[in-house]
Amino acid sequence: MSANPRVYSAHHSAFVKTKFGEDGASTPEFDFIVVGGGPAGCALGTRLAENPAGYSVLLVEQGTTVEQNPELQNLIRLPLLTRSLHGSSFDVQYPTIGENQFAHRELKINSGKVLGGSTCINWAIWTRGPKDDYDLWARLTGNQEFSWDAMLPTFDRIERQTAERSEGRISIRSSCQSPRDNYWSSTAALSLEQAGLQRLENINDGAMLGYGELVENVSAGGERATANDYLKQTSAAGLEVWTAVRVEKVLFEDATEDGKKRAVCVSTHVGTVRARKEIILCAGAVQSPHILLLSGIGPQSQLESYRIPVIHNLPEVGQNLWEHPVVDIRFKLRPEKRRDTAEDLASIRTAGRHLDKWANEGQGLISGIPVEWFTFTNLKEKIEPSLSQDPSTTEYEKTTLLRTAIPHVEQFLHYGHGLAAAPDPFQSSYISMSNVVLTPRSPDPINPRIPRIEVNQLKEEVDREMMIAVVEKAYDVLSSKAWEDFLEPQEKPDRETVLDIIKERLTTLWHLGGTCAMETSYNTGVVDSSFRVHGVQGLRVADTSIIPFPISAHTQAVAYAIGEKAAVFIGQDHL
Ligand SMILES: Cc1cc2nc3c(=O)[nH]c(=O)nc-3n(C[C@H](O)[C@H](O)[C@H](O)COP(=O)(O)OP(=O)(O)OC[C@H]3O[C@@H](n4cnc5c(N)ncnc54)[C@H](O)[C@@H]3O)c2cc1C
Repeated sequence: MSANPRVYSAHHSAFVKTKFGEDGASTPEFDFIVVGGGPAGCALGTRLAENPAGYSVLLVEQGTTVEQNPELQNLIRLPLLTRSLHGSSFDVQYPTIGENQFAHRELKINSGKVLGGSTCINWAIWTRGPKDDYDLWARLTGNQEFSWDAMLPTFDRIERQTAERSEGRISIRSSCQSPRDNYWSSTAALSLEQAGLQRLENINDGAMLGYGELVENVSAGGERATANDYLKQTSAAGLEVWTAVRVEKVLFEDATEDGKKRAVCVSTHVGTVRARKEIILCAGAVQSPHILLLSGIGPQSQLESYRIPVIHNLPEVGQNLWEHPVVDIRFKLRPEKRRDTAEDLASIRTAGRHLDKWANEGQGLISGIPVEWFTFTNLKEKIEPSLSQDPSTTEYEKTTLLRTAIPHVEQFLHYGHGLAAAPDPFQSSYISMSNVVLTPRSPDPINPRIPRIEVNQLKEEVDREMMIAVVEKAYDVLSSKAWEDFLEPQEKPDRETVLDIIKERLTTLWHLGGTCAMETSYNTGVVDSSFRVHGVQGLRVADTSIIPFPISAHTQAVAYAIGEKAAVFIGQDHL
């Protein structure tokens, strides 16, 4: 890592001999403390330190740096190898609990525990999301900074697509910019046309209904871009990064004249650190609410039941977790047609050609994930009758779910077995589709002690309707004429069988949000429209936990954008 920022690790014994703030050891002070080094935290920490005011900023990350773990460092370079990072020391794997009345499945939800956060262990799919989501976000929160037009310059500050737009920090490219030379490309596109989908020029221009090609955060040389790229490219002198340091809670000073307590310190396992101006939690959608709860901010009765002294009663902390449920449908390639899928990498005999291409040209199957085409479909007409007739449907749900300009479901075609591990990589190759509900209604709460997530995936009828519709569509695509010569046919199952398949394969796409939701005209939320935590001073939350409703996008681009926006709002408040 470059000379700036300074990076210290608590794994080195010289870092702290005596706990800060104890036994006469002084308490370090910074203008700002940013908790969590994921995309939101790295973007925010870097931009705050680059503020002309010359702030001192401490970014605290519970995991190590990628460089401290050479074995995993190489795996991180290639998004294709992402699965091998799951369950590694860079992954938290949050356990889930609860009665999932639909699927009765326990999941382990992966989440990055390393400087760079989940951008080091994710699939490197880059979607900004639909214009309508941002315009609704702005309208409901009353802050025009979240409108699509105001988000565009923010995305430009994040993304580095071409030489002309060199301001951005994260390299992204579309699959046509990378000569992947996918053998299955035209067959796959034709099958989507035959299923009645319209081609999109660019999935990231705000109008998302149709099908279009993958955009990925991968450099021209074929390597994954992570949140660490913010840190590597800054020359801000005021940024200091502590890794392998876990923030346990936020400490408060007594009430000021307005009766609100002020957040002044974070308590960590290496001692107490003071923030002169503000503390910002960017610890992700599970840990940010967890830190708030441990600090005494959350539903009063829940805090009391855990004997946590109440700083401020905030009922929505840790509630309303949304995520994107996903189900894969796989079709086997006919044995004589096996080639150029992820299964090739299972054997040296078939992997060699792909390895050569990547090593010599930085291109080919290995230079990204074996996914190329995405579909986005609006299901308003399908879900409106059941939602409108259900007396428990709130006005907020009607406003967020019953829209015509957003996709409710997404699909992506894999040249290979899909998101789960290959069932029989030596014997068979597959073409598959991941089928995702982007706008689920079923919320999942977080339990405060150990962060455990109660997973309610597809508990609501409307979510099941959406999943059934998109899975049935996957059978149509994979049974279309375009694939006829290549795939072994499968009969389209009846509705009951589709439900059984969904129950068996249901998992998560790891896009978590909503647990410290921003206030809207319908909800008091946890933070205001500038990310300030209600009821206290000097404390904000800025990561995907603040997104007020499920957005129809993979969530890393918006996480970076939240970090960028927070830096602007904080800068304005401290002029
Ligand atoms: C397996 C997987 C695949 C995914 N695929 C994609 C994809 O292809 N495209 C996409 O757009 N999105 C994807 N996502 C989602 C995306 O990566 C996340 O939405 C995004 O990283 C969230 O950013 P964040 O900053 O809110 O939190 P995180 O990325 O979770 O970062 C939070 C950071 O805070 C640290 N932290 C937590 N608690 C503490 C504490 N107490 N003290 C100090 N540090 C702490 C964590 O270690 C972590 O580094 C995927 C996620 C996963 C897990």
